[in-house]
Amino acid sequence: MAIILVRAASPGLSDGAVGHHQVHGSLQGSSQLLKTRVPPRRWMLCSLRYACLGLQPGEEVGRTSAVYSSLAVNPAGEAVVSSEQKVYDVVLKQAALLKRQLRTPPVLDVRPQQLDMPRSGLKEAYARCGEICQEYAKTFYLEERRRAIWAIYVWCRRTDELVDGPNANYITPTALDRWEKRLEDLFAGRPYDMLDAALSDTISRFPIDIQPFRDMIEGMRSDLRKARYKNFDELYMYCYYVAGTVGLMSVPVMGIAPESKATTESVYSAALALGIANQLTNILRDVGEDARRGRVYLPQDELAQAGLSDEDIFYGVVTNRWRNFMKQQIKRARMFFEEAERGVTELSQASRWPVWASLLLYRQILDEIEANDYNNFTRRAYVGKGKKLLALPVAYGKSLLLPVSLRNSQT
Ligand SMILES: CC(C)=CCC/C(C)=C/CC/C(C)=C/CC/C(C)=C/[C@@H]1[C@@H](COP(=O)(O)OP(=O)(O)O)[C@]1(C)CC/C=C(\C)CC/C=C(\C)CCC=C(C)C
Ligand SMILES: [Mn+2]
Repeated sequence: MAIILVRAASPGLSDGAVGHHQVHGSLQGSSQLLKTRVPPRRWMLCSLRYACLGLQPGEEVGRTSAVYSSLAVNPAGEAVVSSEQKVYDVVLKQAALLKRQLRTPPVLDVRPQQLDMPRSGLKEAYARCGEICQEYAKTFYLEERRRAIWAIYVWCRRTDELVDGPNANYITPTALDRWEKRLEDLFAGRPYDMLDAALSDTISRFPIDIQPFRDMIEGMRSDLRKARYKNFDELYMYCYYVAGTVGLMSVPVMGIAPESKATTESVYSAALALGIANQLTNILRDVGEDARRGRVYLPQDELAQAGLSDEDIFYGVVTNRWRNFMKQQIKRARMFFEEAERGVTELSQASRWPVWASLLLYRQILDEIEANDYNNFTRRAYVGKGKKLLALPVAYGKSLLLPVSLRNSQT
């Protein structure tokens, strides 16, 4: 048995630290697909996130267990780099870009003056983004950097509408390729319409990279061709594409508190975790709705281990098996929220309140699923107005707290 060292990509291991991950085989590098033979049914776990599935880090498990780790094993018994590790490589790249651009004057593809648009036109473009945000996302963002977040939000919403909106039936992979071309153009300072112009302007002002945007389009592509997820590793990748990317797009705009002692990588990891947590919550809330569209996002192997199948979901009866299964899924979503919490305090002061508000509100959907006795087949978990209002002062209070990194360094 070999002992390998893997960069800490998992919650529970301190940031940037190196964890001892024991596997039967050896592992080098991280981004390439690794094909290391491991004897079937015998490998060690490394992620604390396993604990939520009733396992301990370092515990030995069989191949069929519902697990999640920096390492995954394919059906041939080969170790491959997991989705978490692949996504963490994106996190590292984004963090490096942000650090480089903060150190040196920004060398961006687009500068505001390059945009062939009068100031009044841009003002109107941002105002329209603001209106769209008010229609869809009443709790999102206030203050200074809000226009930039509006522009990102509107691009994300439009991207999602391509596959979920009224014209979704006509959307083909080619249409998504065209949307990606448009994205490249707006990053190069050639916006196609007014809303793209707002985003062009935003990326000229903040150190935002194109990759998370491209990856979100990739997520929409996968929605066109895929309606089942074999295991959590596959689901994790999907969640990164459609939601984790939002966290990566937002950090350069929201900014890290100047007094924060946290590493840029850890803040990006927390932002990624918030996107994943939100999307997992979305999925758990919308089980019935998705099933009516022929979609089951829940990991097939975990369903099978719980003695459940697609039929149980289409049938839609809440049984004890279903309740127990849901409890585990909710537990995992909450762990991602917990991981995200550690990063919110590190954001710049003005950004903390809206992020806390969104985190607390979204997480409450999980409480509502429990309150509905896990009936997410025919009842939509909904956070009432009263609870929503109550979350705002709580979020405000939390936003005043010192960054965790600073609190720890002062004790
Ligand atoms: C350090 C730290 C914690 C920083 C904060 C980072 C941050 C702001 C993270 C944001 C996370 C977030 C809001 C993710 C969005 C998750 C989400 C709901 C994705 C949805 C995808 C598709 O799912 P589906 O089709 O199943 O869902 P619907 O039924 O259609 O709802 C999305 C719809 C993708 C599109 C995403 C958006 C429209 C939201 C974009 C939001 C922003 C840019 C604003 C983020 C700002 C704040 C204050 C949260
Ligand atoms: Mn959608």
